[in-house]
Amino acid sequence: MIQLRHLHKSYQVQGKTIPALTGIDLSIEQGEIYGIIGHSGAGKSTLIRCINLLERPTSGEVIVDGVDLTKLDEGKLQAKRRAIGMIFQHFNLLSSSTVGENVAFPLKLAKRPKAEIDKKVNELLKLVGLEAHKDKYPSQLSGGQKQRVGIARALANDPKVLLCDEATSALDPQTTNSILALLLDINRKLGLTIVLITHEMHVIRSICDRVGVIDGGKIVESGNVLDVFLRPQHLTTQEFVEQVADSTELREAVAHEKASGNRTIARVTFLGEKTYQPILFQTMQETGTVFSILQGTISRMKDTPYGQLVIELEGDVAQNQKTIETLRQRGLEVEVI
Ligand SMILES: Nc1ncnc2c1ncn2[C@@H]1O[C@H](COP(=O)(O)OP(=O)(O)OP(=O)(O)O)[C@@H](O)[C@H]1O
Repeated sequence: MIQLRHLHKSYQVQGKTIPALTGIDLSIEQGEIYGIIGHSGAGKSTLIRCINLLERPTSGEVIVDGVDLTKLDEGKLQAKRRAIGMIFQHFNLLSSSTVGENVAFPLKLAKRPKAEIDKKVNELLKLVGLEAHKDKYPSQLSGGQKQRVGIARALANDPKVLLCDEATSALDPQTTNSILALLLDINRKLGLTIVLITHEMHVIRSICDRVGVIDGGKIVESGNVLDVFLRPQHLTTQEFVEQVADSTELREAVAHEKASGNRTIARVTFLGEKTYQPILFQTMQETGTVFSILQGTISRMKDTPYGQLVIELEGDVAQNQKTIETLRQRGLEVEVI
């Protein structure tokens, strides 16, 4: 659905060149939720704004639904942009227009007939759960409700793609979850391709299918969310994983245990159905291995449950090695740390 090829973007400020994107190659499939995560200044906003050419890349191709947007004249680009909705961190609503008028705005710009606009506005407000708020003004709404208006407005022209520019960063955790649930619902109901940028690992873990990690204007790691976050390779990815893993305590525990003898410490990962099966305990019983748990997590990445335990095995080295092999044969991932 979206291909970014050799994308470069630099800003000129007072005669100086500031590189923001330094060679992005990315392919986003129809119907998926693709997350781009990076620290402040990594190039996230520039990247997402290049997808609808709100920012024009210095060089490279932006192909959306088979068409390279960088090659279109202004008139054709405007028409193409209607197929790309966008929502923003600070909602960007028209403060002197009602909720209904805000949602109707892109339809009026597209010169749709009044009866069609009224029908569509009602449908969209129902979709985002705001039917009862049609005549209110943005100042009378909560942050989460404002973002729902933003989403309804972005969907007005039946786009194929929805771009989300830090759409939950101004919201509290509970409201964030309700907006993420709405985005997932829309993705499933309408088959909409969603691209979002965020600096929060939680956002990626909750709803994304695939992720790209951006650092210094480059995608440094990308793939399926489970693969990238369960086996992070790049330092930046590892830092994001630490956001949700409380690794400081773990590092201290591992250092303490290693200092107190020749112990085997391993990280065991359970995926999918294996998360709920007693494979670890059965294996330990069968092999007679005594072990203790230093840290544990059971969570979900979108629809897939996973568990990660850091354990210390108290047998001798050869016995521990045999136990680890058995765990691997039974489908668990085991990494000795
Ligand atoms: N309009 C601009 N003029 C000059 N430099 C800019 C402009 N917009 C972004 N930059 C620079 O480009 C780089 C990437 O910025 P960008 O805003 O894309 O990153 P980001 O990952 O979205 O950061 P944040 O999360 O803080 O918004 C930074 O060095 C930034 O200072």
